[in-house]
Amino acid sequence: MYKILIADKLSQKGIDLINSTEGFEAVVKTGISEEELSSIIGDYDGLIVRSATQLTEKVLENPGRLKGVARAGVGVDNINIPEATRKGVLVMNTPGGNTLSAAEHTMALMLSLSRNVVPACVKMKSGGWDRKLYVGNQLNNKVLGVIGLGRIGMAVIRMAAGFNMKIVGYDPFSIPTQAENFGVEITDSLEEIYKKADFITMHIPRNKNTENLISKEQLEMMKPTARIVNCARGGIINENDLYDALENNVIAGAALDVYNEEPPENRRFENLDNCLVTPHLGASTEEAQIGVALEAAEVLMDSIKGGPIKNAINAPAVSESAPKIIKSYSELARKVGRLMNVLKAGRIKKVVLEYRGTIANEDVTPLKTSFSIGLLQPNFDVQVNIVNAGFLARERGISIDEVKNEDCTNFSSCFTAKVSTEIGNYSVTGTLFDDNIMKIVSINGYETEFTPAGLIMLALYRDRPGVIGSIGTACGKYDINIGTMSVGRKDGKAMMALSLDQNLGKEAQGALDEVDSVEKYTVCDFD
Ligand SMILES: NC(=O)c1ccc[n+]([C@@H]2O[C@H](COP(=O)([O-])OP(=O)(O)OC[C@H]3O[C@@H](n4cnc5c(N)ncnc54)[C@H](O)[C@@H]3O)[C@@H](O)[C@H]2O)c1
Ligand SMILES: O=C(O)CC[C@@H](O)C(=O)O
Repeated sequence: MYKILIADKLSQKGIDLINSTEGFEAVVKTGISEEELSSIIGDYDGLIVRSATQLTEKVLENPGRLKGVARAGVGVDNINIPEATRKGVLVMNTPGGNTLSAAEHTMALMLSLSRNVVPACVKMKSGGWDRKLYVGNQLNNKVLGVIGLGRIGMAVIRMAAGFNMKIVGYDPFSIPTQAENFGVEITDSLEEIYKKADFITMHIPRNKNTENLISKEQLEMMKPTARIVNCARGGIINENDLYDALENNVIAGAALDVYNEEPPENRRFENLDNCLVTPHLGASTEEAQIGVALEAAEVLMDSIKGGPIKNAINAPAVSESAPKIIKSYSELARKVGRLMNVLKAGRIKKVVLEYRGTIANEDVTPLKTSFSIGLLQPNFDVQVNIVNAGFLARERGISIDEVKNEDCTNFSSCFTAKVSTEIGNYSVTGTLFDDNIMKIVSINGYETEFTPAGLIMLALYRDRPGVIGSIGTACGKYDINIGTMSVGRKDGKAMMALSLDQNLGKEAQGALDEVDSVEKYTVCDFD
């Protein structure tokens, strides 16, 4: 008998499905401590969680017979994915099941905010009757800024279009055709959204790139009448800065469904008249909970029985039996994808991958997957892997062509990615020295030579005396230690690649901004 532990509140329909499936038994134990969970987890073949249970390194320390974890929902930020992968525990989620509920909750918050529904109700229930105090605003004709045009973002757009809102959308991987059908103006500038929008809503994962995406500086760009809704994840808006902005009427209002810490220990937002709070209710509808519970039960039982694996988050990209050269180039392709993610500007239209030299004779399928993982992963909170990489790229309108050529002038093999966006063309070439040392040897036609590891700063500048020294001085002044340096030159310009021991802080960036002749610089974190 396979035993499945249900560690968070799950719709009875999902539990019944497990118990009515031959060979499976569901055991419900909600609200248990980290200690208890880590001591019993190894007795179960599968586990279903929502967002409350934290699958920490400690919980996953001794997984025993645990084969898979299903997250009844989208975000997997409560699961230590690298640890689960390390321990061979498959993690799956149920994307899509709660999309409409999260979008409807976003609309509910937006409407409640603009029409003062909650304070007016509280006032009336306490015996009051004030019609002047609660005059609101229509959504009609207002500008709605949508950050993140994935499943929920697009569902919000469909609903907001019905309210005749003017929508401005931002997403580095958006699907322009769908968005255009709803009259969405696509922008590449978040600043434009902050300055223009009457309402701002975000539907993006919380990760290294999106934490504190909206802080004091961005809040101060917004209209004093702007209202902001966060139904995605706490921490995408800096809570301290938002609190100050609301208290000082820098913006008109906010509605929060998600928090840095849940439940929040500091309950300060509840005391602000211009802030509406709900306790992470985006997915809390009967319909969504039934949908995600059934899907979680199905994908988990299928995987335990050895059936098809669906919605896998951490399946490996390259099989153990792949040739060594493919395993090594696969890792390089992921790093090239990572670098391309920070290098390119604008939405990607086309990708061409070139395999030259000996690797052209091999099955290079894993390289395409690995490149896609490197390119896409920074923008997703689900793990991009062999199962979903191609699908996610296609869903975002990214076509990937491949070219094989046995000729390779300077190396035995090399891998090149060429990316076209609506703004420009970008290329990165990497190779392996001695078949195992990864090197990036060319960026946008500039020769380079660096290992894609740790923090690498790339600076493009007009090639004239003193610039290298000025960049070094700017870094040194703010204690940024430089490890290695390479410089490539072309057409009166130069590209410098520096490995850094620490990331650039605001002050170091300010100093670099002052260096005359530097046209652009960017830092890529390869770890
Ligand atoms: N409040 C709730 O109860 C609730 C319910 C469901 C989902 N969520 C959260 O909502 C978020 C979105 O869910 P989804 O199903 O739409 O996911 P999705 O993967 O379909 O869409 C996410 C989109 O964000 C985009 N993106 C990533 N980084 C970005 C950035 N820096 N700037 C702009 N766009 C960026 C991606 O390209 C993608 O299109 C998830 O993080 C999830 O955790 C919350
Ligand atoms: O489980 C929930 O209720 C929240 C789920 C939601 O935040 C998600 O990411 O799917």
